Amino acid sequence: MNRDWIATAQTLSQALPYLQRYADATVVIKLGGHAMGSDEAMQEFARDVTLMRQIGVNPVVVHGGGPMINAMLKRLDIQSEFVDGKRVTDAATMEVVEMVLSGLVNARIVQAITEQGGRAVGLSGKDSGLILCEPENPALGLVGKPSKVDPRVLRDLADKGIIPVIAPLGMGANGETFNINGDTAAGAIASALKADRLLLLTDVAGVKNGDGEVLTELTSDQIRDMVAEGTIAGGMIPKTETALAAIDGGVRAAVIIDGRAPNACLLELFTEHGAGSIIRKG
Ligand SMILES: Nc1ncnc2c1ncn2[C@@H]1O[C@H](COP(=O)(O)OP(=O)(O)O)[C@@H](O)[C@H]1O
Ligand SMILES: CC(=O)N[C@@H](CCC(=O)OP(=O)(O)O)C(=O)O
Repeated sequence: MNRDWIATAQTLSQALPYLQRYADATVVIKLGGHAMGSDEAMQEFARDVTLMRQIGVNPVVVHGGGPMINAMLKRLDIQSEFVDGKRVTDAATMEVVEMVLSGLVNARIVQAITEQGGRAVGLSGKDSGLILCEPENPALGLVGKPSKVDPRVLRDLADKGIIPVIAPLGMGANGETFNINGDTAAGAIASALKADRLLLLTDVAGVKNGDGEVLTELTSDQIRDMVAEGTIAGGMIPKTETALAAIDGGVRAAVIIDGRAPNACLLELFTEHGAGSIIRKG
């Protein structure tokens, strides 16, 4: 018998209990801007998400696009600054954020999934009242904090086998458009769906301690201490805050993983040890 075939059969039989565990599970996947750099990485991500859907998982994709927004702001000569991992957003910046997230990044992901044979629909938090926001902090301008998430449109799409791809924008009570950090938007959606998993895909293997080692499992106390002492900094702050809020909001577990690693999502879901840093309740 062909050796490759035996290896494949062994891998599949090992994966079987996990395939059963996640049958009909809702998995919210946040694809960060840094994790979607190359066309190959995007294709691989799209293939994984399509496969998940084919085996009965309900994936919901929420994306970022910070580096792409930075590039466009630079081309337009608009200055931009971040406070604790969030972009200070005035009206001119908001226009560029929406244009890049919905017009470029969202469309690119939808196209990649479609090319892999999946059915994907692109939307933002403004569609169908998905995410209602209030201002997060006056110093950040039009940065939104989700105050209400109505996930019905996502359930409708999942029932039809369609993968929703969501840009992190929200609507204000007075018709404003808000810029939501991608991790925050993914966490709010995962909580509203009571998702089985929230996967936060980024450009590092997980949350690292002061010695640069990835911690495979993290408690909320550890995270709070690491943020206070500065070991968790920059864009990792909203990511870990999101993980904690999602757990409190009823998500079973959140995982921070390297989205550039081959088959990152599949390995996390369908192998015993998973990948990256997992945060569970308790
Ligand atoms: N303790 C930590 N462990 C891992 N990464 C950290 C840590 N503290 C800060 N970071 C930084 O957070 C970055 C991930 O956040 P960010 O750049 O916003 O990602 P994304 O664009 O994928 O959302 C990492 O590339 C790393 O530079
Ligand atoms: C408020 C805020 O910071 N919004 C983010 C939205 C995109 C994002 O979160 O992108 P990544 O996931 O690639 O970092 C921004 O303007 O960059």
